[in-house]
Amino acid sequence: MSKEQSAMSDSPLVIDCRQVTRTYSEGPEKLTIFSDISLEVAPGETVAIVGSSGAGKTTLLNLLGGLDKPSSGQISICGKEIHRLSEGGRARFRNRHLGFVYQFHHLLPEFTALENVMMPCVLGGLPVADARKKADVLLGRVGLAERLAHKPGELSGGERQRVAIARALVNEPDCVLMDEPTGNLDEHTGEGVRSLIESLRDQFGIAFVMVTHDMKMARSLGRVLRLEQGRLIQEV
Ligand SMILES: Nc1ncnc2c1ncn2[C@@H]1O[C@H](COP(=O)(O)OP(=O)(O)OP(=O)(O)O)[C@@H](O)[C@H]1O
Repeated sequence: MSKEQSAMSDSPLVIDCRQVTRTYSEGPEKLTIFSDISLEVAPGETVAIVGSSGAGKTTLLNLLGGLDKPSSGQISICGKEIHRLSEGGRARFRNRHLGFVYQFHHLLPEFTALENVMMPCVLGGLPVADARKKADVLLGRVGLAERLAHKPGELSGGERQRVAIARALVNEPDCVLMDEPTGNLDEHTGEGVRSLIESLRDQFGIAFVMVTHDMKMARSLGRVLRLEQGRLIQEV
């Protein structure tokens, strides 16, 4: 059995996080960011993680995306223990199952909006013509049909954010992880992003986990969890 197969479980959850602890060593001291956190996210569910600065929200998101490893505990994404995969296996897994949207976009500046969105498909082995078609459709969906040939430097902040969302969705992920998706946006553009998330969730059953300070968006989309003093607490 391969390493990737042995990491499989038959959980129907998109995210199944059990008793996860993350500590950092600070010389002889151990700094515990959070301990024994558990989180379950079903397909098509939207979960917002809120909490004060330094509470560990980005750390948690990085663990869920396989960008960091837990100090202890188990994290299964789509039935796979992502941190047990090899580095190459994790990269392939992320490309196929996860989409990422960060506040600062991480778009490639020398490529057009269309090329940025095509990239994950091309890296995943899709023929360029098919990748172009998918990217074209998605950019239309996020209202950027007239901006396909613009490079990130020629787009507004809200437009760049929408390109990043289209890029996160192009491989039809099971789950999109978002760090402050509306952080840099004005209220109107932020509302556009919120309704886009809602329609994609309802139409394609994509799960979204987002770190946000935007309580209005968090509450309107679904479950809100607060990370506080190393614990993850459901908001009522
Ligand atoms: N590599 C590291 N080594 C030691 N401590 C770290 C490391 N990375 C992050 N931390 C600490 O972990 C804590 C949580 O950081 P994190 O970025 O997850 O917080 P956050 O809740 O996302 O904060 P913000 O809302 O300000 O972005 C912080 O106190 C930070 O200093």
